[in-house]
Amino acid sequence: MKFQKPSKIQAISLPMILNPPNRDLIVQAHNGSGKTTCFVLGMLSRVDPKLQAPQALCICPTRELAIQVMKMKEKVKEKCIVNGGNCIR
Ligand SMILES: Nc1ncnc2c1ncn2[C@@H]1O[C@H](COP(=O)(O)OP(=O)(O)OP(=O)(O)O)[C@@H](O)[C@H]1O
Repeated sequence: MKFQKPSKIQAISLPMILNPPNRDLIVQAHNGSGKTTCFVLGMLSRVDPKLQAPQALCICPTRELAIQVMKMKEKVKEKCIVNGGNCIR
């Protein structure tokens, strides 16, 4: 993925997403600012690869967005030592 540094929204939200106390979070930022990367990282960071069962649910308002999130999940997963999620049709 060759990211040099986090985007502004990632720098602000990732510490809250990845660290306890893991509270609910609403994030708003411009298109393409890195929001999907943030919540995909958050989801994958909490997946137990040994547990072969659904552990995260991402609800998207359109099929296109669901596909976009799925692609990002695959990209991020390649760089993480986790085995997260399958696409639910
Ligand atoms: N820190 C970063 N450095 C460089 N590129 C990044 C970084 N974070 C994300 N990207 C890239 O920027 C693009 C947009 O990222 P992402 O899909 O996470 O943004 P988004 O805010 O969710 O977009 P949208 O609002 O369109 O859904 C992707 O190609 C992603 O790989």
